[in-house]
Amino acid sequence: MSPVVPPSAEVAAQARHWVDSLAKPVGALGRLEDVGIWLAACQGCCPPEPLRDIRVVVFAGDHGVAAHGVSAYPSAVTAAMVRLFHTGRAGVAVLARQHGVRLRVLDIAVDDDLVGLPADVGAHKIRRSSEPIHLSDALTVAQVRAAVGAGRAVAEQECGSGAQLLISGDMGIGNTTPSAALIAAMLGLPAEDVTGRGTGIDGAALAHKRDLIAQALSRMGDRRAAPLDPVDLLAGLGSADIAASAGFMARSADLGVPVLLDGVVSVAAAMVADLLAPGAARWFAAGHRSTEPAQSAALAKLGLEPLLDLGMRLGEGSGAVAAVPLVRSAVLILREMAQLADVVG
Ligand SMILES: O=C(O)c1ccc[n+]([C@@H]2O[C@H](COP(=O)([O-])O)[C@@H](O)[C@H]2O)c1
Ligand SMILES: Cc1cc2nc[nH]c2cc1C
Repeated sequence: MSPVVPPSAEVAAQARHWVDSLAKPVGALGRLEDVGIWLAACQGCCPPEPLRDIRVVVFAGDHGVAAHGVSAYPSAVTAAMVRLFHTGRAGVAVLARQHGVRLRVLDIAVDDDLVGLPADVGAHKIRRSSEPIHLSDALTVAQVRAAVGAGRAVAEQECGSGAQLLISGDMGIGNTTPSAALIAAMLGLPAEDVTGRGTGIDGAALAHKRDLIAQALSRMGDRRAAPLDPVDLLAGLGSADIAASAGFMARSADLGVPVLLDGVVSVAAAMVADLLAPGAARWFAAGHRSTEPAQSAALAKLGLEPLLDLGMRLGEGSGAVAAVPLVRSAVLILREMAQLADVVG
């Protein structure tokens, strides 16, 4: 993909000037000011339009590495949760309903046929479980291209039908392992710096997970040296669902629709998206800080400060959806606050 046109620097400067002239001390609304300015620049107008249409797309998939003791839960939970999303009783479904966010769930690589769910759920399925990354490549290059293409097509559907802000959610037992491995490869970090507890492992399981990530990284050899090839990284260390999410975010940025990032899986995919489409990250903001160390490392690299820090580690897009009221507030501050000059003359 070609480089992405950044959000408007001219509108960002105009919005900064506007925010500084509101009825408050300069800077007093902290990061809400930054988010409002970013959205104005993304929309190309100040003040920005209210966010009436926000959507979360959950990319679900299973991971071969989950059978090797890296998670506190079995892979069967992935399919069960995809079904639960459709009952409206999964965590992200509750939050999305509360905040007026549309939820769509896609089976990209779940180890189950998920019969009985709407056809759209399986319309972009690439395969079942991606391969265990410490033993072999997760995907073939053809599968990576198909998954990235699927994510791009989903972004085109969402952006083309009026989405103003998108969130990429995830569901997949084991997926914090490939996410951490991808971030380690992209940041040049050792396994110990990126390995987290995921669904809640500790002690020996945590050390084992770190060892498998180290094994995956060493198996990649020179393939994780600069210049990084995003397709090869996804093939070696990723998964079909993360590849689809990366394609989704890269294409959203390309189409000028901002993306609010969630936890470690979403942030790993965002970093890959920025390699697929250089400059895409300018269209991303961080919804929350998760408990995964790889997510914090990647956010620091991207220069993003998250809106929320609630110790959340659910995934599903839930942390980003929880931050939606703040993003909407940031827009309304730019739209509705008085000018200081009108108050004090
Ligand atoms: O978003 C995060 O940072 C996050 C942190 C820990 C766990 N998760 C969720 O838990 C699952 C992966 O955890 P694990 O331990 O199976 O790798 C997957 O479904 C993620 O959505 C998500
Ligand atoms: C129950 C459950 C729900 C989840 N949602 C995202 N990851 C999850 C992992 C588990 C185990």
